[in-house]
Amino acid sequence: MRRWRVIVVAVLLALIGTTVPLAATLYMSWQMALAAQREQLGHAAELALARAGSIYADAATTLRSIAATDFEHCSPAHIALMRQFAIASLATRNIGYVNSGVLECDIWGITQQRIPREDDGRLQPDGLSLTVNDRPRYSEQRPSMVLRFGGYEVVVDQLRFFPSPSLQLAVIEIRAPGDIRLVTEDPGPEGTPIVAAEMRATPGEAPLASAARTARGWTVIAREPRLSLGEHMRNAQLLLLPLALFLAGLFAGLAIWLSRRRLSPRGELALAVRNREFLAHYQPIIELATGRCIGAEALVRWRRPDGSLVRPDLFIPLAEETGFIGPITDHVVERVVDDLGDLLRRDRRLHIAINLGAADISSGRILPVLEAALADTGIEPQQIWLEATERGFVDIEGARHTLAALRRRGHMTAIDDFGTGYSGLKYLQRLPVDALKIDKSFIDAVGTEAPTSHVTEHIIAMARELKLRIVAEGVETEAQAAYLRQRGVGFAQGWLFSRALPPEEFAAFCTRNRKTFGVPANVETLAAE
Ligand SMILES: Nc1nc2c(ncn2[C@@H]2O[C@@H]3COP(=O)(O)O[C@H]4[C@@H](O)[C@H](n5cnc6c(=O)[nH]c(N)nc65)O[C@@H]4COP(=O)(O)O[C@H]3[C@H]2O)c(=O)[nH]1
Repeated sequence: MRRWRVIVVAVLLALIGTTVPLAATLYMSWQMALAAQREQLGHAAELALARAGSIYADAATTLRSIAATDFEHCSPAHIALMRQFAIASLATRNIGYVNSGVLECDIWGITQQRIPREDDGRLQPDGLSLTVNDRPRYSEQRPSMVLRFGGYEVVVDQLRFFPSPSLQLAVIEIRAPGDIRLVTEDPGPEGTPIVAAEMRATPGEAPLASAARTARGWTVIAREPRLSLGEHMRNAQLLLLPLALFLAGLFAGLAIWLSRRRLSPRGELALAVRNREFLAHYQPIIELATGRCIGAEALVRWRRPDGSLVRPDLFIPLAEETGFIGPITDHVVERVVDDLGDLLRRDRRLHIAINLGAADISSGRILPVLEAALADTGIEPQQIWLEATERGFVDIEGARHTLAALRRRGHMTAIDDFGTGYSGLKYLQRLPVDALKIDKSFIDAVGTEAPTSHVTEHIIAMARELKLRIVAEGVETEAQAAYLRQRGVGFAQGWLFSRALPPEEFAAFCTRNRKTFGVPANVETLAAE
């Protein structure tokens, strides 16, 4: 995955991680608010139902009690008794006596008022007749409910059935037995009664939640307008917001962790290995006696997506540490075959030295890798040198086994950076190597007052003793080259001759080199020695 993709993924994760919990919180608080509202509405409906039942029972008892008396109708004593019953009843506002469609008297006296036919009311299962939303009679200005039985009528204020408007708790709709809808206000100018739902709901705003309760033919429906949901939601959000913030923080942290991990040196190297971002440059190796180019050392480069090249000493130690050195070595081997296969096939005297990581040597994994990479390429094994530093000799038995196997197959083996470790001699004697590369730090010291200035001489002597070929690294001056030539050092590489070059430039260097130095036909190549 490219770095920009890692950043995009991290940003997306952070965005999703923060918006999803917040959106989920909103949704859940909405659901919780609805549930809380329904519960509250159910409670309000139950209360209203109980209240309606007791008002009706009170009025019905009053009606049956007065009907059971035996007085001269509409006599002063009869009217006084009706008044007493009305006072004793909580629900009853008035009581009247009706005879042949005429209301003869009520608790206030003689009335002689004709009752329209349609006001006979609806017969209830308990034998009482019920009229609601009645046009005001009995001098009532409020919408009344009239219960009729045995010639008597009991008048109940319908508003008593509803909870106090000051509560503003819920819009309550009440239906009396027979599905008769009660009203809560005076009839309008046209005589149309206003029902509860129309009265309290904000115009154009449908209630979101409602609860209905039914008992003994009475139904109460409680509804709440949308606006009142806000409070429930705020309560729910207070509960859920900390959780949402925690989750959002968790996801944001995860995104940061992911991007850090991905963009850490280790993460970057893993990406580079996966994306095969490595290439090789080739530093010519020169035969000191003739100036002829006899090959090159392959030096890996990491080309980052922005085009910049990273030097190996900045990432090889990390690759060794993290186990990515194996795939990097494989990649370099592939590059050598692809980059220089033609050149190597054309000129059998050329060789390329490939650096091995410690794990490549101790485990021996390089053996099958090389075999597979070189198969059917026409490149001779002796054209591939393998260089190992002392780091690769920690497991000396494993190293010996691998180096010996490489030699058997015809490869040349070399100890790189010789002298920089503390036990160089031990390795020289015990390991099957063909060449020794003198580290640049010793070449730098040549001809100077530095304490290590004589070390090169000892290394050369030692290599002679063991009949090893010698390659000097980091030769920058003619004086250094002359010094080495004088002491019989066969080969050298360094900026005096050339820096590490891209493959095409290295091929061009080889061509120029031949022309410039005019390679004598009798000079043997290292590979052929
Ligand atoms: N100042 C100066 N420097 C010179 C001169 N001549 C050569 N050099 C540099 O010295 C290093 C020689 O490679 P090395 O000792 O094998 O040291 C190598 C080698 O140990 C390691 N390395 C390079 N490529 C690979 C690889 O493919 N695999 C492994 N495992 N290690 C590699 O990284 C080290 C550094 O490689 P580079 O940065 O390419 O640095 C190279 C080269 O560019 C000179 O005259 N003056």
